[in-house]
Amino acid sequence: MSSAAPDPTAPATRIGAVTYLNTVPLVRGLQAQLPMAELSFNYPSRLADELAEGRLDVALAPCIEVARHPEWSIVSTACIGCRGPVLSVKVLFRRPPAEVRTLALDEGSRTSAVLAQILLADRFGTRPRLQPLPLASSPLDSTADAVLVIGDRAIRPVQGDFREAWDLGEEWVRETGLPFVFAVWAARPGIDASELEPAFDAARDLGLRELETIATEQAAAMDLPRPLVLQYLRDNLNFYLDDSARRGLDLYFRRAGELGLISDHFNLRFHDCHVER
Ligand SMILES: C=C(O[C@@H]1C=C(C(=O)O)C=C[C@H]1O)C(=O)O
Repeated sequence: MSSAAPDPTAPATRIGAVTYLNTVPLVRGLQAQLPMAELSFNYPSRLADELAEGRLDVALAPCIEVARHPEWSIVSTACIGCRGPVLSVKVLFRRPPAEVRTLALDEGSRTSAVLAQILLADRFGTRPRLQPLPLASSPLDSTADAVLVIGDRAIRPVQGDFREAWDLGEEWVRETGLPFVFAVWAARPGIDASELEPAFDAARDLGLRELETIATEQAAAMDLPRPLVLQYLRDNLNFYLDDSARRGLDLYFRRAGELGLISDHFNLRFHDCHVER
């Protein structure tokens, strides 16, 4: 780790974070940790595109995109994941899951878009035709047999003609016995991660100590019941990329590779270690 003072003439590190409630504990203390950084917020899919296009240096990127960009490195043990029901990633079904022929995918998502396809392929051997669900569209606007929704809008109950819903965190953990990871802090090549890793980890630890306050603030801002917000942040989400979460990620990448949704010779790259398969 470098102990040199920050160079005030160096260009600011451009950091992109997810614009959902689930990210608040990871970023609440981040600017204080990295005063020189430029922090912006966007939907997960757009963060991946911005990182790929060089408009960001580091992003809380959908983990499937890390597999599609082997030049990126994971630069923190902070992540957005779960060890059971996640509450904010759902597939809503108009037809029985075994009969789904068309699947609409929330345009904010990349990781869950692949997870939904993995679960349908594993259980029923089906590969539905994919359609976009634009960010501004409600699941009710789509006529697909099943609709994936993620993020804040997935937390609220959806009305309409849906007969069944899957919580994809719950379904993954039930099927595999492993945690799931939706997003990780990823950096483009050439970024010095030595100051970033302790900053992202420390911001996460600070955020988790302040969950009660975050729940009060966010419940009011989002007009959601405070107990629901607190339960979501404290019990549904998991913010640690530990060994079991990495095993979950590994299995997810393997299944995505088998379905041809990523290249199947992919090594997860951490800035200070390599996990070889
Ligand atoms: C748990 C969630 O994880 C999100 C899901 C992502 C995806 O599907 O690509 C990416 C980032 C995460 O913010 C959620 O947004 O509800």
